[in-house]
Amino acid sequence: MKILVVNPGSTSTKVAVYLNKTALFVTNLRHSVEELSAFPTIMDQFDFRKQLVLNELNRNGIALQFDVVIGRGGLVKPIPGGVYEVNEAMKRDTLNAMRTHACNLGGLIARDLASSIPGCHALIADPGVVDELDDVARVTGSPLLPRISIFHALNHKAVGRRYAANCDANYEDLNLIICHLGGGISVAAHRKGRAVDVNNALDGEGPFSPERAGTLPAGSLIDLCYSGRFSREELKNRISGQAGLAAHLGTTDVPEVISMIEAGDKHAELVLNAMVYNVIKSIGAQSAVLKGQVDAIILTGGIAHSDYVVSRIKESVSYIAPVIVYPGEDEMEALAMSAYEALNGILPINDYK
Ligand SMILES: Nc1ncnc2c1ncn2[C@@H]1O[C@H](COP(=O)(O)OP(=O)(O)O)[C@@H](O)[C@H]1O
Ligand SMILES: CCCC(=O)OP(=O)(O)O
Repeated sequence: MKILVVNPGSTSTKVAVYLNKTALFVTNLRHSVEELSAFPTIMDQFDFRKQLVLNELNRNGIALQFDVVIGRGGLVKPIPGGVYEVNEAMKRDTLNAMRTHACNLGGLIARDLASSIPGCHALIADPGVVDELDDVARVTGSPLLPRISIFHALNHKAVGRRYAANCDANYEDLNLIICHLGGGISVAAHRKGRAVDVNNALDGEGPFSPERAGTLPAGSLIDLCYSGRFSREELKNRISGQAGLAAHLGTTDVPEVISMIEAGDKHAELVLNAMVYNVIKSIGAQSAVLKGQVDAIILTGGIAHSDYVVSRIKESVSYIAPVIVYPGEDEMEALAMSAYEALNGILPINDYK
C-alpha cells in the first residue's frame, strides 16, 4: 500500500511517502515569516503548499500514484478522535472554518490530490478539534462562552500510544498528562485513552507559548478591544501569532531566547521562566483532574529538546509522576499508520457529518 502524508503547519509543510509501514522519505520544508506573508490568508496558500508536495514527489522520483493521501485534519466541527474520509461535508466545513490555522489545508490538499488518482482515498486523522472533554470541563462562568477543545490531538495521541507500547500497556488503560510544547502549547489530562480536559491552545487559554497569549485577564482584554487602538484582526493576532515569546522578546525561537539569557538578558529570563511556570501550573491542574492517579507526564513538541525548559518542569512536577520526554513530534508516522490501519480494516473510517 502506497501512502502520501501531507502535514501543513504554521511554519512548515511536512511531506512523507510510506510503502505500507516503511517510510520512503520524510521531508520538513520550513517557511519563513516573509515567505508566508505574501499570502493574505491561509487559504491563499493552497496552491503554493500543494505544489510543494508535488515538487517533493518529483524530487524523490515518485509518481503521483497512491492508495491513500492522508492530511493533518483541519478545524472543523468538534469530533471524536479517529480516521475520517475527507467528504463533501468536511471540505465545506474546512473552507468555512471559524478558526484559521495551516492545518486547514491538510485535508483539502489530500482530497485535491486523491481526486486525480483513480481509487485513491483522501483521509485525515485526529484533527485539532478532537473533542473528548468531560462535560464538567466545558462549563465556564458564562453560558455565552463554553470551553472548547482545540489542541495538538494528533501528536498527543501518537506519543500516548508510543509511551504505552514502550511499557507494554494500552493507551486506553493509562492516565497520562501530555504537554505539547511547540509554537502553541497544549496540556491535557488523558484518562484511559480520552483527553478529558485540555486548554484551547489556539484561542487564548492555558500557558502562553512562543506565539500564543494563553489565558489573559478578561476585563482588561475587553477594555483593549474597545480602546480603538487595534482592529479586530490585529487583536486576534495579539492572541495567536504576535503573542507570547514573539510579543515579549521578538522571537519564537527558544534556543535564541536561551542564548539571550546566557548573555545576561534578565527580561528574557523572566519571560521564559514565566512560560515554564505556566506550563507547570497547568500540569498541576491536570493532575487534580486525574485525582493524582497519573501514570506518567509526557513532554513533547520542539521545546522538549530544551534542557533549560525540561529540567525546570521536571524539578516542579516529578513528585506527581515520572516525566517522560519525547522531543519533536510523531505526527507523520501517526498519520501514515492511521492510513495503513484504516485501509487494512484495523481502524474504522468514520463518516464526518
Ligand atoms: N533544539 C531545540 N531546543 C529548544 N527549542 C526548540 C528546539 N527545536 C525547536 N525548538 C522550539 O520548538 C518550537 C516549535 O515546536 P514544534 O513542535 O516544531 O512546533 P509546532 O507545534 O508549531 O509544530 C519553537 O519555539 C522552537 O524554537
Ligand atoms: C490545532 C492547534 C494546534 C496548534 O496550535 O498547532 P501549532 O502549535 O503547530 O501551531
